[in-house]
Amino acid sequence: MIIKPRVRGSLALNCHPMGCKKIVEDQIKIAKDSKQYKGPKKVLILGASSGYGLATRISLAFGGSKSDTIGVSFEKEGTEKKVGSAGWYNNIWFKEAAEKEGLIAKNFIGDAFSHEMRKEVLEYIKDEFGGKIDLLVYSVASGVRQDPDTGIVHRSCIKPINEEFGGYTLNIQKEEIEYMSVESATEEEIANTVKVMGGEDWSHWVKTLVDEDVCNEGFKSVAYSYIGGDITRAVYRDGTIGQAKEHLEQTAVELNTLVSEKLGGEVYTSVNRAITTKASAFIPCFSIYASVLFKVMAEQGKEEPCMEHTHRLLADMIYGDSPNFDAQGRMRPDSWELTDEIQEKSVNIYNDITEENFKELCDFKLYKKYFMNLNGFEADGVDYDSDVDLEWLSTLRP
Ligand SMILES: NC(=O)c1ccc[n+]([C@@H]2O[C@H](COP(=O)([O-])OP(=O)(O)OC[C@H]3O[C@@H](n4cnc5c(N)ncnc54)[C@H](O)[C@@H]3O)[C@@H](O)[C@H]2O)c1
Repeated sequence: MIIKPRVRGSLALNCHPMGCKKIVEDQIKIAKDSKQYKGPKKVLILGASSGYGLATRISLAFGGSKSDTIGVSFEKEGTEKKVGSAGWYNNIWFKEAAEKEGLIAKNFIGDAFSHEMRKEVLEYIKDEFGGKIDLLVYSVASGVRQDPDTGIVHRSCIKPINEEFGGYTLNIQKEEIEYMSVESATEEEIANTVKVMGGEDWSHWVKTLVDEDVCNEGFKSVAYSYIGGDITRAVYRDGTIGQAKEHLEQTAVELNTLVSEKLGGEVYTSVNRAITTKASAFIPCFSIYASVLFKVMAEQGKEEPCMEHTHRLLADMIYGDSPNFDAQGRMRPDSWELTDEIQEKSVNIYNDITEENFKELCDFKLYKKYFMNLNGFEADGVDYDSDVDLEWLSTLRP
């Protein structure tokens, strides 16, 4: 089967399994060629199949630590007739590369929010993973969560609070920008978003792991957060998702008390930079902001894609000697994004953007490349005119 990209608006409808392989290999090469660091030996990553979670897993396995990893993700299986999701194949290719180097790379595909998944992972850690872990990374991004105790399904939304918000968003398919306005969220929508993307599930995981005595002394847990600047403030940090991130950050403070007392370890959030991912493509105006940011940061010699950013976070900060904590105890690798100079330049460009000039003013080409790369397209050196053998691919397991 020849696979060509299918995109609707800013939603990718398919992926290229062999392109995904090349992207994973490229990211592994970046980790190997970057500064090597001594990190944890046994790691659990929730949300491990794409974006920040995958970059974290690659950096830990191939960036010097040689970590054994367990990855949990929610992905669509590829069959001999149907292409699966990009994360499905990313899991397969990561595992193949890690096992070649003698590392354990166990994948669990399913709902990280469920008690069943926690139980399965726990049993695996106890029975087959050496009994204890050193690090839990929480990188789940989801629009929906079923509360494992009540069974109620909560849906998150990305809306401003107490105000309306309007701004341009990229339409990748049409290569156009579209003006979107979003109304203020209701109290219920805010509560649901906190329920999905706040710290409750992370807390369940950390408490269960500590209670079940599967964490080594000095155990760490890190969850990813975002703040951003003025352009996205109303719809992101001051909006529903910002409330969820504040809950996540507050949860870190509580969990840190528990983990430092019991294990001499630490728990915190890391506020990462804006990147193109499956999740962030849906945030109104985020894609325009990101493509302005790519241009401004490149001009300053500071453009840092997801893999490089995550590797710096781990090698220099979490396991390095230059941690950059703010007054609230959050790790701040996003400081490069948030300098006054970068933000002022970004705002000036953003304010001048029109439907006619956006391709000149922001780096649309780079945004689109990152977007296509997420699904294995536009990867360097991949022949997109050759047949993809779905039957063979369906015999490979993540
Ligand atoms: N993208 C950005 O610009 C950005 C910036 C800063 C922080 N972050 C944060 O980083 C974290 C990861 O986001 P991302 O952008 O890398 O997202 P992503 O869409 O690339 O990855 C999300 C991951 O979550 C997994 N997942 C979703 N629902 C799941 C479920 N029910 N059970 C198990 N796994 C599930 C997916 O399989 C995938 O592995 C989020 O907390 C996000 O807010 C993102």
